[in-house]
Amino acid sequence: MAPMPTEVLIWKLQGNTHYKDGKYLKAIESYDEALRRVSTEDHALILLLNRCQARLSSQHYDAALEDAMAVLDMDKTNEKGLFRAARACYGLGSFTQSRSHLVGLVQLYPRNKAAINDIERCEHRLREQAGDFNFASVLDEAVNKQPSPHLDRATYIGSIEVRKCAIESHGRGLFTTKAVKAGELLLCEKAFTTIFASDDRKDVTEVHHPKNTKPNGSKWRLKLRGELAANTFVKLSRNPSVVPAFADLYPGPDADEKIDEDTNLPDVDDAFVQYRIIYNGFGFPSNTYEYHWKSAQTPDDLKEDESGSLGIWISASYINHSCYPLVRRSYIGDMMIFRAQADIPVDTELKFGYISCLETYEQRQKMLEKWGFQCECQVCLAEKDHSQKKVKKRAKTIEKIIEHFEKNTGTDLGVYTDLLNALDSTYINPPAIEPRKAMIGPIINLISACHSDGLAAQVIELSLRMLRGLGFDFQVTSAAFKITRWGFMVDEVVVALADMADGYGAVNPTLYNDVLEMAKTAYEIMCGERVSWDLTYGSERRGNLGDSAGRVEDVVDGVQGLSFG
Ligand SMILES: C[S@@+](CC[C@H](N)C(=O)[O-])C[C@H]1O[C@@H](n2cnc3c(N)ncnc32)[C@H](O)[C@@H]1O
Repeated sequence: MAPMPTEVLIWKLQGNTHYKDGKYLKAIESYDEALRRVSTEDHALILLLNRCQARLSSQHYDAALEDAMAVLDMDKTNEKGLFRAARACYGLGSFTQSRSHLVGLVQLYPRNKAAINDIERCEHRLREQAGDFNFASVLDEAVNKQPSPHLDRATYIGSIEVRKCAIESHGRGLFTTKAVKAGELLLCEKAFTTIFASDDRKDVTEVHHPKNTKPNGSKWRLKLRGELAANTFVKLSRNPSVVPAFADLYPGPDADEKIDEDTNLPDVDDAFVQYRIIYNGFGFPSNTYEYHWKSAQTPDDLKEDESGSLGIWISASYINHSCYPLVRRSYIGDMMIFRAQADIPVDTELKFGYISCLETYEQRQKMLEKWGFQCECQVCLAEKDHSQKKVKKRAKTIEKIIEHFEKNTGTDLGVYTDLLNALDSTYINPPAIEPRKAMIGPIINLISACHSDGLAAQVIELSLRMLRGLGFDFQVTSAAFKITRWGFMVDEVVVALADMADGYGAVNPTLYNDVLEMAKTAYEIMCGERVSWDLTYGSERRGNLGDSAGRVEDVVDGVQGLSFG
């Protein structure tokens, strides 16, 4: 090969130095200059490979793929060209293409260990794309990558698709493409972009609604939004091939975007990104199973908003809201998981709670204002019609229950049964339409107290009562236990089922396994996976029946010391 002309060589060496210093964008600029001056194919190939590597390192996957393909056009067996083409495809989530470049490479260069390893990595991703996740390893990866768990995983899209909703103002929604069972995995999606609460806070401008300069959220959240917007902007400008998917997200009613005639897309500017983040950004906790455990042990008024991180998930963004959700979302690192929280027929619109569905009707509507709609789900329609008298009576009954807790007068379950009946009478519709949300806190506390005191029959009775109040139906015989209808899901349902399994373990061991299986399914719905069950519901943490040691430290003050004779 002829020597490189000096001017080209200087730019190339400068590029190499920038690359070694981690200044990938500067390296790319230097290789651009060198390539502009190059006159032979041999030299161009070397420079393209170098620029491809710098583009890979700076996550310019589209451009890296162009470089790698240009190399392969000149030399289709080029080892580095094949490898870098594979890496660029991987970065773009095209695992089949990535694997195909690697398989070609290994046929030519069987000793290329990195390529052999990458084939295995691609095969893992392809299995994940088909819904086969090893959740134990996903959890491990999330722990190992703290505090910013960007996971090396693929997206699985289950039996769901985006369709137009029957009511035009609802826009598009997610619908089932076949009947699904409670607990079924519907989506396990890798984030498009995220910003973790634990990430170093940069000096970024807060993001307000582009047409409204007044802040409409906490300063912390606005700053997070600003950082998410910056990350998203970088990703979009580096990889034009991902712009259409992001552009398709709902931009809100105020975005008036001009469509570029060539690309058929709006310009990727600040407002383009910010509008979509405002309407499609998800706040999320760093670890759902830990959050679940804490949440299930905490009374409603003390529950904290743990959604300290913020992210964009493209497929998940098409889901609409309901205060009686059919889908539960959970998170492991930057993966969002959707599971069915009931048996759902085909062609049903799936919805979940954008906000806490445990808030009052008025609070929920207020919280939904930022998305520009009022919820008209079955619970909202029922609660909207509630007479103030009934709501007042409910509040008074809850006060009485708390009073009983505080006075530690809970020696007789009968008092509570009367109070729970009084609470029940403040609802108009059957529980399947109007779940008895106000009962969750009091009953779970009673269940906990009975569990600590080893009162198996009472644990079972109270758990069944809570589940019935939330709209669940069961088939219980002396030989089998089955949930025939899943109701309104909250973290406390898992606790009730787990405690109920312990109760049956003591009085009718035949049912123990059935109820435990239901508890684990409920856990999977709430946490996304069941491999962490022992960490949260193992006896060390939760305590055995009749053993007050386990969760006492986590349980509300009012329950401590309660005992039933
Ligand atoms: C994240 S997007 C959901 C997907 C959106 N429907 C679409 O077509 O892309 C949020 C927006 O969907 C609409 N939406 C969601 N849930 C709704 C509901 N229950 N009733 C009416 N509109 C709803 C609102 O316009 C809301 O701002």
